[in-house]
Amino acid sequence: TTTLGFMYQGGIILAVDSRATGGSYIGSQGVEKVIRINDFLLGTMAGGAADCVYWDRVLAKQCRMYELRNRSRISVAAASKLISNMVYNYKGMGLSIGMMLAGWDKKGPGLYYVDSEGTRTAGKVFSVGSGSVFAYGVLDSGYRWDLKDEEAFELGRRAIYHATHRDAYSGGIVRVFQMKSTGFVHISNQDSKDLHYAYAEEKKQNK
Ligand SMILES: C#CCCCC(=O)N[C@@H](Cc1ccccc1)C(=O)N[C@@H](CC(C)C)B(O)O
Repeated sequence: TTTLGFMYQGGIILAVDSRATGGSYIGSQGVEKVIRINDFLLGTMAGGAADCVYWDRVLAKQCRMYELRNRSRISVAAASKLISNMVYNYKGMGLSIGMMLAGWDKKGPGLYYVDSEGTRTAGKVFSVGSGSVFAYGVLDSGYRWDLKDEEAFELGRRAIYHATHRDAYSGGIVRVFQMKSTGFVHISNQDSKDLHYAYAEEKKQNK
């Protein structure tokens, strides 16, 4: 898996691949690794597929229960602390989860990294998963706070594409989402194979 998230002047970009593997066996090329918790909260998945899918559902339920009890949406910080504390109870028992929570609450945009080792940290740029080393190479060299929307979408796309090219455990579809004050927008789904030939063509045109 390769997932990334970054904050910029236009909001927050999340970009992910869609491959599931078991050793060298490819179990799926169509996994949804960005899950909708609500219109103002998205979570990403990396690590154990079952662990991620199960605990993301538990988080979504808890966030909904919070809304019903408090008549207001949960903050990004609180949602990230819920999942962090829940998985921390299982520390050392073999859970494998590396996730990002991206959202917009009354404090504005929020981006958190949470994992099953107990790390929970807010930040502006993250990449999580076996292909994150490749994604960081593209992401860190192209990242600026004042990227325009189209440039931000393309940076996320290009970083995930390069990871799917080099990392055997990443591939399939490159999915891009944007989180804004008005909620999330699904920007694009593109097969990494199509991106490969599109980028190769770009090189020929020396764009
Ligand atoms: C094949 C198959 C079923 C999925 C098995 C399965 O959890 N694969 C994991 C890799 C892994 C992890 C821990 C133990 C073993 C195998 C996987 O593909 N994780 C991707 C994300 C999830 C959400 C799809 B990515 O992190 O690579």
